[in-house]
Amino acid sequence: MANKPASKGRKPGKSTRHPGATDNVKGRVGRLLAKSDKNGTYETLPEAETAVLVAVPDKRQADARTQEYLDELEFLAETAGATVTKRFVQRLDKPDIRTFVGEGKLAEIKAYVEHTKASMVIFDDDLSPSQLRNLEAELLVKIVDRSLLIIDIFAQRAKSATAQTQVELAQYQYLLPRLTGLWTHLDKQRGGGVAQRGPGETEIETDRRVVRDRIAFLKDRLKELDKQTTTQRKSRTGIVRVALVGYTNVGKSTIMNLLSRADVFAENKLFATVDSTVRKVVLETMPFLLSDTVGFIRKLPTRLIESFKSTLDEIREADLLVHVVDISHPTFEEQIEVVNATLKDIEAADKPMLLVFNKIDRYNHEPVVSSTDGFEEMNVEEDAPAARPSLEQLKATYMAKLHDPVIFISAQERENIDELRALLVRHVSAIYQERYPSVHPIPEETEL
Ligand SMILES: Nc1nc2c(ncn2[C@@H]2O[C@H](COP(=O)(O)OP(=O)(O)OP(=O)(O)O)[C@@H](O)[C@H]2O)c(=O)[nH]1
Ligand SMILES: [Mg+2]
Repeated sequence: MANKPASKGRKPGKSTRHPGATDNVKGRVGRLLAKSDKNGTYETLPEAETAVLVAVPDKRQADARTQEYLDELEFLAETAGATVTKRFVQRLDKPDIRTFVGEGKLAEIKAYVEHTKASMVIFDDDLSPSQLRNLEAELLVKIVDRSLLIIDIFAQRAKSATAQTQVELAQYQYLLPRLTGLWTHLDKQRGGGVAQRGPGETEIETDRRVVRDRIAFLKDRLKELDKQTTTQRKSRTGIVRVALVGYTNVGKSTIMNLLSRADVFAENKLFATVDSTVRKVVLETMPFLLSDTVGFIRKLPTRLIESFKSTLDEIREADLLVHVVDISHPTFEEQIEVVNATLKDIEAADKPMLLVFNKIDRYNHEPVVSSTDGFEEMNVEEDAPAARPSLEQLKATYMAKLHDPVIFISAQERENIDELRALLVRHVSAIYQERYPSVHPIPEETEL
């Protein structure tokens, strides 16, 4: 199955002048794009691999924060199919230009990898092509950086033609600047001397051209697919469009299923949803379109955002955003910021937005007395186990005051869902009223 073109069944574009040449490129860098699954997309990580994580935080970052970031990286690694056996942290003002970590840390990682036969080392940041090459030559196992890991998960999850094409585009864009580096390394493995020129510049150039051609072909294909969806969207004009947005794994798909009785795949893994789903929802006789979209994450690779343009159009074209937050997550406030920054990046930050704090069933507030956490009035006894605040208490917090309109729910326990529906009805009806003043009067009780 290895090295099968991802474009299975597709007509070759004008760019494929060298039949099989793309496969050839992928074959040479098989380590990066290891195998093709039945959907034709490439997976980097086969099942049951063991991985070592490496983070290089700057000296100011708190330990707890570093561990939270590594928890997320471990979650990503598990989602991709790897089991994490060890975490390495090195505090540096600036990562080492040659090997990302310093010499001593590298030796430590190498000893561990050799001893435990770990199959890959995953870095929480992106590596430059030369860092990737040097690390690979030094550690002799697969080196995966954050971008590659995320692209890989997307590759496993993408189902629709659009999402698959978008992923393949991201894969090739990742590959392009890394071709030379990998070649040099592969030369050495073949026994070629360092001074030897290896397979030759011409061949590298040919491979680069093949990859560039493929990128152009995929972009064309995406334009084609986009035209089809634009036609579909035209038939939807007039109806209000609402998009669920948020960090990955916060419960967007669960809410989608609740509101629309759709059967959208929701699970406790990162990026369960890569394709966007649109459903017509009717609440109190008011129809609107609700779309479930791909989740965001910190350090989301820019090229992935670029290639997922058409999926993100669903958000860009929405009339109202429902920003879902997992309030039980230790870094939920940072997640809100990441989502807001990503919305800004994709030019969707100015839209009306409702903030939905989900998973209140799991929110156990640690009774820390502080003037900024908004819970000082809760009067929790010292040493008492973390208590779950009531809805009233949640509504009185700074989070509620800071983000208006806001609502606290548990999609899983179906808590406060009626209030969520009512809030949606109020906001959607206001949009209709603005659009068609004579047709949809706003109900009297609406305060907008
Ligand atoms: N405890 C609790 N778990 C929830 C709640 N809502 C959703 N979940 C769980 O959280 C996990 C993620 O839910 P999804 O609906 O897949 O989240 P998502 O935002 O669509 O995630 P991605 O598609 O990966 O971005 C699943 O295991 C859900 O069962 C909730 O209110 N409380
Ligand atoms: Mg989802």
